[in-house]
Amino acid sequence: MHTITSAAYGPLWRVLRRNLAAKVLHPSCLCRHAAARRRAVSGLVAGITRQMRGEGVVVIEGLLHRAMFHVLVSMCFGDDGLDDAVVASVTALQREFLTSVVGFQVFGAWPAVTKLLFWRRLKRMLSIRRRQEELLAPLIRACRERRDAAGDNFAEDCYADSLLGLKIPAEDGGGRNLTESEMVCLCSEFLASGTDSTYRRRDAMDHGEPRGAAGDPSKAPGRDTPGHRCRSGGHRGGAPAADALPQGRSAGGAPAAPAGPLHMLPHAATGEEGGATTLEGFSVPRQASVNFTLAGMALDEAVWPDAKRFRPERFLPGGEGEDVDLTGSKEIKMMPFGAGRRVCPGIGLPLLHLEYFVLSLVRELEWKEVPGEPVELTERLQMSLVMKAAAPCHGRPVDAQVTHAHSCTCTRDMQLVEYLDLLIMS
Ligand code: HEM
Repeated sequence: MHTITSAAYGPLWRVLRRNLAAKVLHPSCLCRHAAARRRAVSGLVAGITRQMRGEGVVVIEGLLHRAMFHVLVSMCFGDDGLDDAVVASVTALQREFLTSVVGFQVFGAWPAVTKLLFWRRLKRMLSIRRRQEELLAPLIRACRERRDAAGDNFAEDCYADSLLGLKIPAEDGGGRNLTESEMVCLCSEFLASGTDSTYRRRDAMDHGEPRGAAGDPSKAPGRDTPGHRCRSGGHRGGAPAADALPQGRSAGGAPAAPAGPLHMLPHAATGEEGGATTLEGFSVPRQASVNFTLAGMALDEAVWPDAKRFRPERFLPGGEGEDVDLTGSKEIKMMPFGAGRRVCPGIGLPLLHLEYFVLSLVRELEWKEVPGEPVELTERLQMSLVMKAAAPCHGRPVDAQVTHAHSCTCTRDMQLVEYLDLLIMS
């Protein structure tokens, strides 16, 4: 069974993609999960506050990842009967799944080593796959039971619900419903796509307050984003981040630093049978695998002056990135979500979540650097680019210090938003 990502362009891909885009990721569907988002944020703030009281210093990476994942699991399987233990198990397993698909090294001079690593990797993947079936299939079954019990009154509420009624097109073995195992693959793809994609930010520390007030709630992007409920006089009233966030966050502060150096799925070159396509003078054989270096494209000085500098005000009115098109449909100045017919269908969700989570944390808590531990934005490549300093291998994964909750006196919102943004996606 193919997932959306792995399906070749054709009827099956179209059916799967349309289902996800129209029944789960469409803006009109996103508000269904506002309660899950609110719960995740208040759980996150409570977790941070608890940890802060105990230890004084908070490592938020894990807490943040769990909170975001909670929302995704709710979007995937609905809220009914989802307890924290199940969410924690799904989170851990998906994390294992993601790390296991990364970075297989080929030792050219030692084919035996390469082979051994390959078999080890395969064995691990198969074990994860089996455990995914064990964990996710009961959640899908619960959705089926809810549907059967509701009869005609059934209203789809989550991704798994939408898959229950989906029919495989005739050309692909057709006219049948998806099997449970196929649904497990698609749910796993959903959970994986939604959490580990990331953007990097840079130069946050030498960046002053951008121009322009950001407290205008009318500019908040989503109905349930905190910007919409921003307290006047609260620290977000003077926070510079909100206006620049909708573009800046996806643009990586500096123009468009995407999740990784490639971070687009490889595409196969088209062209005549047995022929080749010419690209910038290079001959690319049909079916050759083509990778796009998104990060390099986004740092083109001809398009983005001072490209490597973190300057989010470039996305505010009057800046060179004011109307930048993230989907590549009008022009391509950056393409963190890809472009063309395979463009990421999830684009609206990370933009909403990023803003919601980051601004909620900035609003609810006062943040400070740990003395002597400056925020380190150096990157490290995992499944995607993450912050190097948050690496447990450093033995000192100290990220930030929360001094007290519910204060509105943060004077360094911009750095913090940058910083939290990196953490959220790592
Ligand atoms: C910051 C977050 C995200 C980034 C940077 C991102 C980026 C991308 C990119 C670059 C592609 C490849 C496009 C191509 O090859 O042309 C892609 C594909 C995809 N993304 Fe995302 N994505 C994000 C979040 C999500 C979310 C939240 C979902 C769904 C829950 C999602 C679902 C998908 C799917 C299903 C595809 C395959 C589309 C296809 O092959 O037709 N993504 N994404």
